[in-house]
Parts: sequence; C-alpha cells; structure tokens
Amino acid sequence: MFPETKNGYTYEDCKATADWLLAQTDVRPKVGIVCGSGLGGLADMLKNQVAFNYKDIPNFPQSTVHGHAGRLVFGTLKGRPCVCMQGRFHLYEGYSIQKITLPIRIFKLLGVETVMLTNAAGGLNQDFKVGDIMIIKDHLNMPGFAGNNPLSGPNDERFGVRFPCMSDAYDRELQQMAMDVGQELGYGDFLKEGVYCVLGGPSFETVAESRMLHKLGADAVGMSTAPEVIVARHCGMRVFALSLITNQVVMEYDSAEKANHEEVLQTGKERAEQLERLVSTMVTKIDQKLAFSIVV
Ligand SMILES: O=P(O)(O)O[C@H]1O[C@H](CO)[C@@H](O)[C@H]1O
Ligand SMILES: Nc1nc2[nH]cnc2c(=O)[nH]1
Repeated sequence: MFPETKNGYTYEDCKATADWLLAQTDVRPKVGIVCGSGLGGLADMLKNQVAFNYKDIPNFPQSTVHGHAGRLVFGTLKGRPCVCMQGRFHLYEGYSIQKITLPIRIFKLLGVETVMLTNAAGGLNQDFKVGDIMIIKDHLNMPGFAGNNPLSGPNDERFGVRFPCMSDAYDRELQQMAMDVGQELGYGDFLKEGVYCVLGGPSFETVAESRMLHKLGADAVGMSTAPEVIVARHCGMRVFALSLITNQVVMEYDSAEKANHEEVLQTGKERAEQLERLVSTMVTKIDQKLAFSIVV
C-alpha cells in the first residue's frame, strides 16, 4: 500500500499503519509482546481479542517461517491492555533489516511503553540445558558488526537520536523482576541469565563458529531479537527479552546431534506453559509499577 523507501519506512508511513490499527480497536496497549519460534501461544492468552492477519495490515511484511502464525493480536492479558506479534520477521526471510523491525516502531506509535520479546535459541553456555529460560542481559549483534544495523540510513529525530546508547538496552529492573517472579513460580532450576548473539541465519552454526561465539562471551545464539531491541531502545521503550534454550549447540566434531527447526518447535511446546505464566505475571507487575509511578 505504501512504497518502501531505500532505507525503510518513513515516520509518516509508520504513523499511517498505527492510525489504521487504532481506528479498528479500542485497546490502547502499554505492553507490546513479540513471540518467538513456537512460542505464539502467548498471544492466545489475550482476552477480548481483536486480531489482524499480517497480510491485511498496510506496510506489514508476511510471516514465512513455520511456527510464526502471522497475526497481530490486541487484547487484555490479566486485564492489562497488550498487543502481541504472533510471529516475527527475520533477515534470512529476505526482508531488509528496516522491514523486520518496522512493527517495533508501530508499537511505539500505538502507545506501547514496554516491549517484551521472546525467542528460541541454541545454548552455548555449557551449564545450560534444553528447556532453560535465559533472561537476556546483553547481546552481540553480529549483522551490526558488518554494517547491517536497523538504524542505518537517515535518522528521524521524532523516533530517537542519531547515536543511541545500548549499554543499558535490557532494562535491569525488569530482569530482576523476571528473576523474582521466576523464583515465586518455582522456576529456579531452569531460569538463567546470559548474553544472546544474533546471526543472520538461516543455516545453523558450524562447530568452529559455535566455539568462537562461546569464546566471545555468548551464552545463546539465534537469528532475531537484537535488531528489534535496538529499534525499541532508539525510540525510548523499555525492553525485556528472554530466550528459550531449545537445543544444545553442537560444539564437538564427534557429536551425533544435529540442529533442526523441529526440535526448536518441540521444546517450545514443552515449555510453553511456564514461559507464558512468567511473561503474563510480569505484565501484571509492570502495569502496577506504571500506575504507581504515575501516582507518586
Ligand atoms: O528467534 P526466533 O524467531 O524465536 O526463531 C529462532 O528459531 C529459528 C530456528 O529454528 C530461527 O528463526 C531462530 O531465530
Ligand atoms: N542460530 C541459531 N538459531 C537458533 N534458534 C534456535 N536454536 C538455534 C541455534 O542453535 N542456532
């Protein structure tokens, strides 16, 4: 419906999409959620849903990956207004990095203040097990090292500054809240924290690549999230992100294990319930915190 400029969408394009959505729902979301591979069940938890297929939303790309339904769902999670991407976009689908992060700017223009992202990732940290939930405390943005950053191109100050700080990208209070909620829910044994590394994909890592990433300080590796985080922080939203460790990355040449998307989706199914409870409990606490900060 709108032309994609060389460097992505303009502020006005994003605003047109946000206004189109706002005209069709009374929900005014304060929290925006992005569901990772096989983790779309979170969106199904929303009550009083108003849902849009991506193909019907002006400017939106289409989901092409199994495990990403391709729906934007508005509704309430435990009474709190939310919007949820049931399916995200990845560089390897052939979209530009500006296009895969476009929904995050639309979140901002919908009124979202906090973004919560989930992903499926391979475990590099040798203490991690399949099924662990890793609270992301930092990232290594490998496509960014090669110049593929979602903020490349002209900067529109209405979104944010030219050179945004990323040393505080992952909100520390929300990380602590996740730890506390996880302990309350009895998840202590499988709740971890660590550094997420994004690669372009879609091929999984070689043994040499995995060993290198581990040495560089990455605890988990995937093909998403960091570009979305950069865009969210650029436009001033708070960010919380977690990885479900869906597979153990192969680090030895004599291993019989082979990374595959079916295992990723299967692990997602097995941990879905706990992950959904963690995120939905956090949403209620974030909301209370916002209400409190308005009162004082
Ligand atoms: O990051 P999400 O979308 O959870 O998906 C992860 O799972 C897929 C590989 O199985 C890749 O797309 C990887 O990024
Ligand atoms: N790159 C990468 N992405 C993943 N997503 C889920 N598991 C993996 C993995 O092992 N490697």
